[in-house]
Amino acid sequence: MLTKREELFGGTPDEYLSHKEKYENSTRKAVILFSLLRKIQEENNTDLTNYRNLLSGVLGASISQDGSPFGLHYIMFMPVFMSQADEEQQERWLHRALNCSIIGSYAQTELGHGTFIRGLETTATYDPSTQEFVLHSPTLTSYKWWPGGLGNTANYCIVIAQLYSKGECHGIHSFIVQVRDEDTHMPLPGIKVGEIGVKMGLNAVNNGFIGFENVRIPRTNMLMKHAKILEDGTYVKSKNSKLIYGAMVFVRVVIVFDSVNYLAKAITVATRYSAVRRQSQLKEGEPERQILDYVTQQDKILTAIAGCFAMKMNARMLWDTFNVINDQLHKGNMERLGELHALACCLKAISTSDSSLFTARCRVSCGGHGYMVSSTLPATSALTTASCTYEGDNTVLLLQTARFLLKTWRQIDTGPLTPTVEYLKTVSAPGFSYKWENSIEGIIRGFQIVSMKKISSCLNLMTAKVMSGMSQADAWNTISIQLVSAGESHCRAIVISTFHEDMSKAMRSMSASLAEVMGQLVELYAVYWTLERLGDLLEYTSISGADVVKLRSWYEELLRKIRPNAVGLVDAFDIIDELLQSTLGAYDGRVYERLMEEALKSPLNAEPVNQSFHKYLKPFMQGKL
Ligand SMILES: CCCCC/C=C/C(=O)SCCNC(=O)CCNC(=O)[C@H](O)C(C)(C)COP(=O)(O)OP(=O)(O)OC[C@H]1O[C@@H](n2cnc3c(N)ncnc32)[C@H](O)[C@@H]1OP(=O)(O)O
Ligand SMILES: Cc1cc2nc3c(=O)[nH]c(=O)nc-3n(C[C@H](O)[C@H](O)[C@H](O)COP(=O)(O)OP(=O)(O)OC[C@H]3O[C@@H](n4cnc5c(N)ncnc54)[C@H](O)[C@@H]3O)c2cc1C
Repeated sequence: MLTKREELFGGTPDEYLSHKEKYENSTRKAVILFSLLRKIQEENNTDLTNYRNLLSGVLGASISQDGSPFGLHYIMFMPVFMSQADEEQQERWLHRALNCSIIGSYAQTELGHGTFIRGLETTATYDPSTQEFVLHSPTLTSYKWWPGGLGNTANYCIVIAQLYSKGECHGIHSFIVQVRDEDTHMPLPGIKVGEIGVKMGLNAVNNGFIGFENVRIPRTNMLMKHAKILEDGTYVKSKNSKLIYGAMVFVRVVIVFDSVNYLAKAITVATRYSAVRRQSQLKEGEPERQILDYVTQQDKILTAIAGCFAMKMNARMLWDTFNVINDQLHKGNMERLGELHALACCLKAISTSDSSLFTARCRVSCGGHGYMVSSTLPATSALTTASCTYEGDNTVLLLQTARFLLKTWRQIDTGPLTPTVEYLKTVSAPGFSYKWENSIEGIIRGFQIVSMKKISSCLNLMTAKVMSGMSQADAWNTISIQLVSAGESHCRAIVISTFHEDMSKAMRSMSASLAEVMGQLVELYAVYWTLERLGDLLEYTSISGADVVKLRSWYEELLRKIRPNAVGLVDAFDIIDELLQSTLGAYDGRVYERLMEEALKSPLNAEPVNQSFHKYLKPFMQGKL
């Protein structure tokens, strides 16, 4: 009898399964894991914080490196339902979604549109004579494309469609739609649904497509917590049209936590392997050194560790900010929605792009063995690069942050600013003076000044271009590279200052030795990004060449100090071998034995001579083909 753990993590490695077998195996595992989750929910009545933890990448990545066919049910279907459905609708469906008696997906993106959601083509036209909506996909490009779990798993989904009533279009709204028969799982009439095919990664997520041929759903299937359609077709506007976007903010918050979890996996593998792997002699005649002793290796890995801790603290800050503002939104106070959206956008963008960058570095830092699927690094790399796209392409999200920053800058003298942007007032105040200093505080100030000056410069450029006769839209597009850069600088200033402030608070309750290591991580993160962004700092601050020389020495000294604690730092992530799923990162360090054990699982090693020899090779080598 297999234990739950053996059932979850045993069996043929996914990499040797077909696309279809991989999905079926992931569904088998998901059922085991989500049965356990369902029990937790029933016992603990999972609150939003627990809920978010369940969603984190550990859940997604733990079932298989390729994600889970149930992921979207938890990550989007439920949160969107909780934020967009009215009480009656929640009464009708939410408990069924919570106990997984229905499995949902979230269908917003179409073949022809992902970013520009106001351009979505799927229509929901209200028919007052039957009090129904008619869902229709008018073109091939209107087919929903990408929704996780939609291919073969979900029997319901939330569909985002352009709402028409009394001949008028009211823009995009959310509808719950039954996709498959609850008993037979057959697609319902008028519905064409399927799976989109093999992807770069996440091949167990079961991303699907769906098209509607005049499918009728009851009026009450429109999620009506905000906007409504009355029985006669009268449209009742939402208090704020942006509330329909709310779920995307929540998921972006979850994704910041995800990016931390994915990066933690990658650096655990790379750090442990770098401690086991010995290669080359530093000095003639000496034994080969651990590759972690090479400073170039430390440059790749220790900065990733610092980045992981930094983003973890920022994920918690974002979560706390989300909860504060979400409570205000529930009370009808929309004042900080724009700030939350901008913060979620830039932190999602920066956390996922950093995670993708550092994960790729971890892969390369493990040499050839890092290219083995059994190392888990290729799959983690494929996961992190996907996160730069889903839930909003990073470039587009940084432009959203820039849009908020320019709006904020225009109003800089009209009153107090909200917390995440109040530094703009400080560093632009008359009489404020700043001389670069090589310290954490000096670096934070420097990044804040860079951000402020980039925002100011963008606004001046926009104004000048519009004054010269260029349209607002063309001016925006022309300087959009600088706008993205302003959004990134603003975010980096927030990440460094949050890391420093929150870690300083946490260090007060640490032992002196632990606090010293944590302080070194904060310094390493700040000095690393200072060296990475020297161009900006030289343009906008008084940093000098001499300062840079000292910064480089400071950086190398920090690598030397942190090196002895590298393995301890990643062990602290406490990712068990079954979740790590890595021949290079297993806790016992038996790298070579595990590489060989995994290799022997290849079906090509089942027999000494493969049939292709007799069918192809031998006749070819004998000149008979
Ligand atoms: C854990 C892994 C799970 C993976 C599952 C993946 C799921 C998905 O990928 S679901 C699909 C996700 N898709 C997106 O994220 C689409 C990204 N595109 C957008 O969000 C929007 O199209 C846009 C923001 C890029 C542009 O929308 P548009 O309406 O054209 O916006 P404007 O730039 O004109 O601004 C309008 C106005 O609305 C505010 N706003 C926009 N988005 C939000 C939001 N999410 N929350 C709050 N407010 C939002 C924006 O700030 C503007 O406000 P003002 O400046 O005050 O006018
Ligand atoms: C693994 C994965 C899972 C997904 N799961 C789901 C899901 O469950 N449900 C769902 O609805 N969707 C899902 N998506 C779709 C995802 O949300 C979209 O891919 C994403 O929103 C980007 O849209 P797009 O693919 O159309 O790219 P596009 O918007 O076409 O972007 C392509 C390029 O154009 C640029 N661009 C686009 N607009 C602008 C602009 N205004 N200014 C400047 N540059 C611009 C972008 O920066 C990018 O470089 C998933 C995607 C992936 C990869």
